[in-house]
Amino acid sequence: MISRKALGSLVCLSAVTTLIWVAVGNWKVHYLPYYLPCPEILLFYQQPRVLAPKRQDVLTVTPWLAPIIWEGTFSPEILDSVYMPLNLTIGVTAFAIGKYTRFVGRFLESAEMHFMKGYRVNYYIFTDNPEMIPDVQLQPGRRFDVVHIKKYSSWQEISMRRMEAINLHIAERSHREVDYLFCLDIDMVFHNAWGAETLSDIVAAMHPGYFNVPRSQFPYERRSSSAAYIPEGEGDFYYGGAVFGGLVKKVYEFTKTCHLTILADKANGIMAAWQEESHLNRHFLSHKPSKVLSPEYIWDDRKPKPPEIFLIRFSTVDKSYQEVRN
Ligand SMILES: CC(=O)N[C@H]1[C@@H](OP(=O)(O)OP(=O)(O)OC[C@H]2O[C@@H](n3ccc(=O)[nH]c3=O)[C@H](O)[C@@H]2O)O[C@H](CO)[C@H](O)[C@@H]1O
Ligand SMILES: [Mn+2]
Repeated sequence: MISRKALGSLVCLSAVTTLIWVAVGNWKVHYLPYYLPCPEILLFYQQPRVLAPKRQDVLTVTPWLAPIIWEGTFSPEILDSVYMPLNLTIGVTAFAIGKYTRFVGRFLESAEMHFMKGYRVNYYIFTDNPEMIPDVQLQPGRRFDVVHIKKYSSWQEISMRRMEAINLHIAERSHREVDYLFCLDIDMVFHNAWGAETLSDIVAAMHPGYFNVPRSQFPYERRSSSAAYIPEGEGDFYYGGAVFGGLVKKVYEFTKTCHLTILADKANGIMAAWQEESHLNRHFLSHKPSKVLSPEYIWDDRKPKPPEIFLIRFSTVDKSYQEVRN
């Protein structure tokens, strides 16, 4: 017969052993996944083939070794496995001054379907007329802020002053709220995925009208009296003013210089051929972008789609300039 005392000790011993086992076990379970091949953190994909590049019909890297982003050259899954764990917030600025408030609904609705899906996104809509901004239903983790600003009298001034307004907003607010910031035209719509492949220090996009023409035909500012002047025989690409972005700190520096060169022109009584777009092109000539987006990211609905554009991600809507700018 086993004594009560012995039984008690046995029960106690097994309880303590179980406790220690559970504790050590838990500790191990917590610790092991960093070392063991775990199906949750391993991604299976085709080996990149060094001698079989995915695209041979287009330039995929600039002479200063910045990637040029084309459909078919990247894996969204691999990119997400890199960027998702960083828990990033992506900002978007877009201006809706005067009659341009009519574009906000389609812009935001399409962005909710295609722009940085799965990431936290803050939209900053700059307007002179907050009552005209529609209340668009956003996915969880995404929000929008209306930034009240004044209306300049001419469309050229409205377009150029974006550099100043974005710069001030970053300093006052968005530098605390976002990691990356994209600055986009509002008269545009997303049609396909725009994801982490676009993230980089400072990003420019090739204008859809000039990706296939000699640089002598780029509509750069050609008057040497302008701070946006680019002489004949210089230039890499013609970038569009409707899309730029990058790390919020880099976008701060970029918008600051563009605003200052715009002011310098103003002091000299000159306005560049394509307003801030000309200044942007001048800046990116001497401060090369770290990533270049193909025209998939800044298309124009009025143009037929050439074969090298596999898909259109973001495109200008057809509008009557006459009607919206007056
Ligand atoms: C595709 C592309 O690269 N577009 C550029 C191009 O013409 P766009 O013809 O695309 O210029 P635009 O009329 O869209 O104006 C640029 C942006 O400024 C804002 N806006 C403008 C006028 C106005 O009354 N209210 C208002 O809110 C709005 O966000 C608009 O999207 O040249 C402009 C400068 O001349 C800008 O560099 C644009 O980014
Ligand atoms: Mn536009």
